[in-house]
Amino acid sequence: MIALTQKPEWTIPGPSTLPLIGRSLNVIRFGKDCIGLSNELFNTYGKVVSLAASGGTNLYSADNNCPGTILAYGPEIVRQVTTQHNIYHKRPLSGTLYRHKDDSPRTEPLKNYGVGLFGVNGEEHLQQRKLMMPAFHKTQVESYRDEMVAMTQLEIDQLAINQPCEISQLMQRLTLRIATKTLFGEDINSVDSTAGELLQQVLNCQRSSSIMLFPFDIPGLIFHRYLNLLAQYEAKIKKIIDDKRAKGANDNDVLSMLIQAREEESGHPLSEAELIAHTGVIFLAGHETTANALTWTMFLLSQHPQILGDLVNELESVLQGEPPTLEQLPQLPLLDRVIKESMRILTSVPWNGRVTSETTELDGYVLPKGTEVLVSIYHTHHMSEIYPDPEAFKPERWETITPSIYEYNPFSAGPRLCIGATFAMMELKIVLGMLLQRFRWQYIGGQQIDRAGVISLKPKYGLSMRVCPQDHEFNQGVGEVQGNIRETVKLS
Ligand code: HEM
Repeated sequence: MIALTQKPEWTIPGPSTLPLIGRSLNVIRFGKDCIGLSNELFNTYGKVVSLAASGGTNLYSADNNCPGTILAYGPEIVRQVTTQHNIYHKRPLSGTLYRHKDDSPRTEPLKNYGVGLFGVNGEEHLQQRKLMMPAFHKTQVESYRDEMVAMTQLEIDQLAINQPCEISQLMQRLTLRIATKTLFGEDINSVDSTAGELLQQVLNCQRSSSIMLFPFDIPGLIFHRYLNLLAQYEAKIKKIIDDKRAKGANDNDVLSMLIQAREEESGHPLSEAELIAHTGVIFLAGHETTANALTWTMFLLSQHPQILGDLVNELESVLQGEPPTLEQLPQLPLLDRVIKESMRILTSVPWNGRVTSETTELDGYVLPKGTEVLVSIYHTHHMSEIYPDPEAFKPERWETITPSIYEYNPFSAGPRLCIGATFAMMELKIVLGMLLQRFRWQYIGGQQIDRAGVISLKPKYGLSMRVCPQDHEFNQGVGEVQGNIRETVKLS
């Protein structure tokens, strides 16, 4: 047993920092291709590695004195980190931007945005989550089925036959539309800028690296625009909340459910600031992740014509060209296995981020208080001990395997298991069921498909497919895939 009383030394193995450049190079490389760099690090140093030996990386946490960032994987690590809720804390999605916070009223919206469930820990997290659960119960989620179908149909109707379609953008637009409708009760085609669109613009700003480099509220800089958008978003949400309260908040959207929620003992509702924070996080956590899972599934199917053919047969024989009903969803076992395998091999959320709230021990290493811990769901899903031939896309493996939640966890595990998992699975099945029956989606050869993204994994340069009539010619478009995706998935 290691004594945890003195200030612990950083003993986790990992690459050293370069003179002058320091830890920045490792952090930049991680941002560019987190999977590629972590493959190298895990192969060299083992299942627990330090991103930069001298620490101080501040990749995820805004805390001062961050001693360093570790990357780790494997079921036992997943178990320890996800279940020790009081030791491994989460941080708000606005992340390291907090480091630059000032106290001016302009930065006030930053304190709410991105906080929600990600910004609370311990008992407070459990209480807030309990309050939110009714909006995500199976029966409530099922009531969003018609809206999911309607939004998907609207997007399908706009597609031009025999034309190329950028799949990442299509899926982003579609999941944005579904999220906006089910969360706020709005359609993004309404005259005003919707809350969903504003949030999307906030997210676009946040992705820009210059926001981190120049976090100054000066006109012309992206941080200034970011604060403007956040203020507009906050004003918009306040208005929606007021309108909903005025008419009794009995709509069937998530925000109305949250307005109605009451603490069991005190009977207190969520405050306005909490409502703003929760809706922002639900929106952000739910829409890009689902869009990327859809995009990767379309890509994998396009390169596995036999599986795609079997899947389209299953869909056509059960659904007869119609969108799936709730009763039909369980009658589509291949669709379920395809989605499971797609989220295993190209896991939409590759990392689970945490910060240690006290000095602790993981896999024999001492982690000082404040250590950033990034647990790789991706690498756990690629362990050959659990998934033989891990880089092969084999939906049929799910006929015989039943991995534990710590071995297969695209939605994480423990008290922070994705609250929207049921919502996401239903959305994935409805959207795929409709798109795959209606058209044959043909991969356009010669594209560079590279991995990108740390919070959610996506194709760096997008993914283009031709929208063809459903003629069952599934072999068309197979092959000619370039890029580092070939390290992640076996392709012909
Ligand atoms: C394919 C789609 C999705 C994937 C892969 C996914 C994955 C995840 C993961 C890995 C976590 C982190 C849990 C942790 O920190 O241990 C999470 C949390 C969360 N997700 Fe999802 N998610 C998806 C869709 C959704 C949807 C549709 C919603 C809402 C409608 C949603 C809402 C949330 C929320 C609010 C949390 C925070 C839970 C907490 O901290 O208690 N997610 N999700």
